[in-house]
Amino acid sequence: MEDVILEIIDLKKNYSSKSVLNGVSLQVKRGEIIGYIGPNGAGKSTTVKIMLGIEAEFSGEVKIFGQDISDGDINYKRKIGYVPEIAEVYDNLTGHEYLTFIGELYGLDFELADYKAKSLMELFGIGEVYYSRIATYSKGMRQKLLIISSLLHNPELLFFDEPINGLDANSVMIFKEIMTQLAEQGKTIFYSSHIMDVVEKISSRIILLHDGKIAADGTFEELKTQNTKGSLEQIFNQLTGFSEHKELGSRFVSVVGEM
Ligand SMILES: Nc1ncnc2c1ncn2[C@@H]1O[C@H](COP(=O)(O)OP(=O)(O)OP(=O)(O)O)[C@@H](O)[C@H]1O
Repeated sequence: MEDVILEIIDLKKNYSSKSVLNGVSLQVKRGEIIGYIGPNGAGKSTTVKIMLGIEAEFSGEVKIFGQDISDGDINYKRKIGYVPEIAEVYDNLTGHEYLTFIGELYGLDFELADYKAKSLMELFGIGEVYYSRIATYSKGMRQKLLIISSLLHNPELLFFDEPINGLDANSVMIFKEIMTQLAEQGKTIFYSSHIMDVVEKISSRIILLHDGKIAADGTFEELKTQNTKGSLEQIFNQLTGFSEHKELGSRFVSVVGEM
């Protein structure tokens, strides 16, 4: 039987009078890579924060590993890895200090955390800055550090919010391979991004959020047959009812030119 790792039933969320999520329901099974997409402000990060227990106020039901996350038991978080869209890291620490600290928080002993952190940094091409302060890292190096810190404890379920922001083309290829192989091992990945060609290639299933509701849910092939054939970018434009990019672009440039 396929395991349901994640289940959301009729999720609703308001920020004061503004409705952000308006009845979202979905089920995710073990080993799926979900590409979670939608326009800016659609509520993608909000959904992820609710599932992680960072946003507590909502209505509806959220179950992770079969457990209702509102029941007060936060142990489910031990089996989750998370790369946030915007992350605070301790800039004054070295990569070595930061990653061993995170590893120990997740219950790894120091030697294992140190060995895994150093090996993963070397494999991701940033081994030479393991003992340097994070403040001296480039944007891509910081992003790789975040990806590594989300994986140190070998989690069952991963939430990646724009994880490849700042990664060079070679590193993106490594990251795609990592995602594919983790999913083949039975890890479940919830992946939110605006980089449509990567979402198109990597996701086993794509969920599009629009106006606080799920506007599409299926494999890329299924979305292509349900819509005008084309790239995921074109399907995204179609499903969100957007076709004014030329007009908006020229109006924007015209205002820039006003003096
Ligand atoms: N703490 C908050 N207080 C008030 N409104 C918020 C808060 N966080 C998010 N919002 C609002 O909720 C809506 C959804 O935001 P969210 O960050 O979930 O969108 P998103 O789909 O992740 O967008 P993006 O693609 O731009 O990252 C937005 O209108 C945003 O302004």
